[in-house]
Amino acid sequence: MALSGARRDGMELRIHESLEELSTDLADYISDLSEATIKERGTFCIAISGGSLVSLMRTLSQAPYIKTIEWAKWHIFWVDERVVAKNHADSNYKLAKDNFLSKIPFIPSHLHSINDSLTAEKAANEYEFVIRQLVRTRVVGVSEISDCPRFDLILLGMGCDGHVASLFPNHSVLDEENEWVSYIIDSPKPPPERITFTLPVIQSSANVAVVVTGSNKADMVHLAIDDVGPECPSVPAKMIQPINGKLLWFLDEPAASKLGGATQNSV
Ligand SMILES: O=C(O)[C@H](O)[C@@H](O)[C@H](O)[C@H](O)COP(=O)(O)O
Repeated sequence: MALSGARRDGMELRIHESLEELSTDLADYISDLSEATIKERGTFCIAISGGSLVSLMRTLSQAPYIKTIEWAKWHIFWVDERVVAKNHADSNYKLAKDNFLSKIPFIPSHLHSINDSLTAEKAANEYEFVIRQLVRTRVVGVSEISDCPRFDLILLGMGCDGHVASLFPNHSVLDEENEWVSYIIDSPKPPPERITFTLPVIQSSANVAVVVTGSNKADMVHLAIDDVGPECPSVPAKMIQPINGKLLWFLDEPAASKLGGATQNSV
């Protein structure tokens, strides 16, 4: 049984008893959003992070989703990527392929991953160029407020330190306001070299879903979601507030165990 309720303006929480229940609800959410977006725009542009989120997306490669989703209309991007070869164990591209993408009938040219033969800086620049081209050809939407790409869905995980994508606490990349894709060479979470969507791009998304599980994240979930006053440390996950979009948190009960305040409704 899931609990759900609005906590901050426009933010919804979905708290689940089990990873299986969360994974199914996440698949239903993505499937429904895909159907509605394709009906409206003709394509569905989704950007995924790495980490444990990806194993929770396996359900999409199973019935009924494998048959009901219009995969040919999907364009898949990476919110962040490690600057390693695509067949390297640390690659988010490899993680997604191994977990679900290899089982999905998408159009190969609709998979937009980094050029793994470049340096972090060049890979970020080229990835941004690819996205700019897809905005120009209207495959990817554009935010009328920020002029940033407006992805239909950005899926984030969150680290124990509150990082999302490769936006780590107190890192200067959090202040990037002009580039759509930036890079870091000093990631506190290995490997050190990564490219990442910048905060303005994430904030411009039509929908952002943050998927967090495990009791080791409970303290940071509390800091990210609850109002904890001005003494709150730098928590990138707390900065995620889509400027004209929806924010949804998928949590299991251990990750939600330190949330304050009442959680309304049960579905
Ligand atoms: O490339 C990465 O490392 C991810 O994009 C990163 O942002 C991840 O989503 C979080 O670190 C949570 O990872 P876990 O859910 O595995 O803790």
